[in-house]
Amino acid sequence: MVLDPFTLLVITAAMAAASALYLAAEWGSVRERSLLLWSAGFAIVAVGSSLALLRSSGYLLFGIWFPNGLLIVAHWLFLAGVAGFTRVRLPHAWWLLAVVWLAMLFLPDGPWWSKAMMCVQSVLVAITTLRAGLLLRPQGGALSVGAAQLRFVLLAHGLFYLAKAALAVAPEAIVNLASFRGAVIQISLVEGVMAIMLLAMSMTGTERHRREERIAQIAARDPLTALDNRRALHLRAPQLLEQASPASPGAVLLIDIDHFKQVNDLHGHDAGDRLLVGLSDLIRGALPHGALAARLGGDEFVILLRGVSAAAAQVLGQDLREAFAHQARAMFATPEPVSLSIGVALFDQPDKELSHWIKRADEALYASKRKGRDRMELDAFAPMQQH
Ligand SMILES: Nc1nc2c(ncn2[C@@H]2O[C@H](COP(=O)(O)OP(=O)(O)OP(=O)(O)O)[C@@H](O)[C@H]2O)c(=O)[nH]1
Repeated sequence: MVLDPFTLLVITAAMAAASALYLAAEWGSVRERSLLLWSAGFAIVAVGSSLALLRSSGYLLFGIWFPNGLLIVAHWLFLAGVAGFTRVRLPHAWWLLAVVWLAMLFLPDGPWWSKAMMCVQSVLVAITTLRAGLLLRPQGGALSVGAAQLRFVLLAHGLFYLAKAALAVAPEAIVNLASFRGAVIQISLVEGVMAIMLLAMSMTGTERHRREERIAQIAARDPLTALDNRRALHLRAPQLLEQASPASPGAVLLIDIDHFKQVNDLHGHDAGDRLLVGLSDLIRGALPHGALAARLGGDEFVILLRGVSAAAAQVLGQDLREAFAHQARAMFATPEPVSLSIGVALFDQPDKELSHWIKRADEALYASKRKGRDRMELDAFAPMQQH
């Protein structure tokens, strides 16, 4: 097979069009703006390479500067898409690229035209692409596989265009943009086909991974309070439970609102919801580093503490009770005081499952309800009440 410029341009146009459609279809389900920008970028590459194709077949609709300009616009859209994905605002200075490009159109015709044009075009493409690659920096956690791939492809593509800019002005290089002559242009066409494929694949991978992360977050969260739900707690707890030892014990605090039904019955379900949100905010605020909190359902919450003494767990529970009772009193009047009952189970062995400790805490919670509510009871079998 001969990879002549015509064949490569046909492949480029077809792959860019397919990528544009693919990313647009992906946008149809994900609705992320970056997908639309990337799709538009590929559509422009498809138009640009089709124009170049027509040109090489004798249909001179525009000067070669036009498809070359489209290539810059396409890369600019790729950069805008990455900026959208990473939630970064691009400074207005990026519009200077258009100014530089337009200024190039006044370049006088001559033997250096193709070389100068290709050099400037390549530098502009390299700058936008490298910036896009650098925007995809890991922040906090690691980059997702898709985003890491996209970063790598963008950086490699940008460096290729930098090298292309340097090669274009090398004295011995043959560059004829209009007839696609010259080794640099041939190599660039091959690289272009590969870049389209890799960019489109990693762009979809990037967004898909983010969508999956969002779905996983939604699935793990209680929709009203935004605390973890029961399912997420059971997934995260083993890691915390495994750290328990006699030297570094942990605690489960099972929390239930007293007379919560009265708030619902007298002030409405929305008022009850506000109280649940208020309690979850108090819990979040009181949570030490490394602890877990979740809403198990209804008016029942759980806190899982690690590296804590019985006394410290009790202080946290006590503070929470006082703060909540104060908040509930200020929010709603009820015949019976709306307060918290808490059951605490302490553990210093890593070999039991969460459900075991919740059952123990539930027994302690039941004891506090039985003894008149608005109190905290410690699990009768607590292993180290002396802590
Ligand atoms: N507003 C609101 N109410 C809820 C929600 N989920 C459950 N409930 C209500 O919470 C109440 C919980 O009932 P209980 O815990 O048995 O009632 P209680 O008055 O707190 O009784 P004690 O715990 O024995 O003091 C019920 O009335 C449920 O309808 C919710 O998401 N929002």
